[in-house]
Amino acid sequence: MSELLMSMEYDQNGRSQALDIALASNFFSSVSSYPLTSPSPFVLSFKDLTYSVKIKNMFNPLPCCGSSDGDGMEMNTKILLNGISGEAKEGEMMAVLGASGSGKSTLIDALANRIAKESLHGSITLNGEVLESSLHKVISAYVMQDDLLFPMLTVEETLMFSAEFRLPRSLSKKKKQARVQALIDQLGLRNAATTVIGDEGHRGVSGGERRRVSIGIDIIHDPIILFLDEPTSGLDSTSAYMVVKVLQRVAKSGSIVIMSIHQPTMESKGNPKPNHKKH
Ligand SMILES: Nc1ncnc2c1ncn2[C@@H]1O[C@H](COP(=O)(O)OP(=O)(O)OP(=O)(O)O)[C@@H](O)[C@H]1O
Repeated sequence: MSELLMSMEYDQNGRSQALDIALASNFFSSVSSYPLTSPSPFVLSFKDLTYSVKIKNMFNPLPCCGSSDGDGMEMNTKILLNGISGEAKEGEMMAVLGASGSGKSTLIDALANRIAKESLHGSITLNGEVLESSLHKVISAYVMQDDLLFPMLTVEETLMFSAEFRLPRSLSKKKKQARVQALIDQLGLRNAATTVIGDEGHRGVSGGERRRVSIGIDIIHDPIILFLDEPTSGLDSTSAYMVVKVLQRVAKSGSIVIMSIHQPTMESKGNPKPNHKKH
């Protein structure tokens, strides 16, 4: 599904803040050979990614690729990724587009190191070096579709909670608070900073604001690579647009942003909603 990949480039606007934090806090001491001092931009490359799973086929075993599990049940191989290659650069947003079931989430999971290595074939490199799991955890972040947030905390408190967990212990509280305040502005959440997250029983932030808080939690350490699985799903077009603007800002600030998009829309200032024929 390489034809599904779409890349949008934005001006590069300086280096990841978290890289400075990470370097200052010796996050990378265990991977000293890693080329983090190499010149910008960071480039994530993936080549010939192939991933398949074994599925039980009780009714219609395929003679071509069948085998048997321990119980004698016929097993077939289902190919989810078939030789996918691509490249994403610092300062860019890469959107993976495709129909439901085409493998968008599987590709994002593969790139985000969320698939067992033994079943994934091909190579994933950052600036030409194989991306090891230990480094992956430090330099990347993954924003899930479901927002798991504490309903009684405010936006500010939620991000501060994440800062306490994700930023180095050696970083002073003042610096963590400064990072949270900068992030609130980056996420366009200034007006909602002191609003509680809320839930079904308590009114809180809007759906779009909630999604931006979820993104904020995962980018508090300013990751070099940010993965998002359908960050705009379930949002109205204005909220979805604001989420994409935030991600654009994240990319511009020196990250690689890779996301899956389920329902891309042509709507924007330059592309008005098309007129549909009335039946
Ligand atoms: N562990 C698995 N075993 C068997 N099939 C799987 C497994 N994981 C995913 N699939 C199948 O692989 C295909 C791709 O799934 P994936 O979730 O990547 O699609 P998607 O493009 O993200 O879909 P959606 O837009 O609906 O979320 C689907 O047909 C799914 O049912």
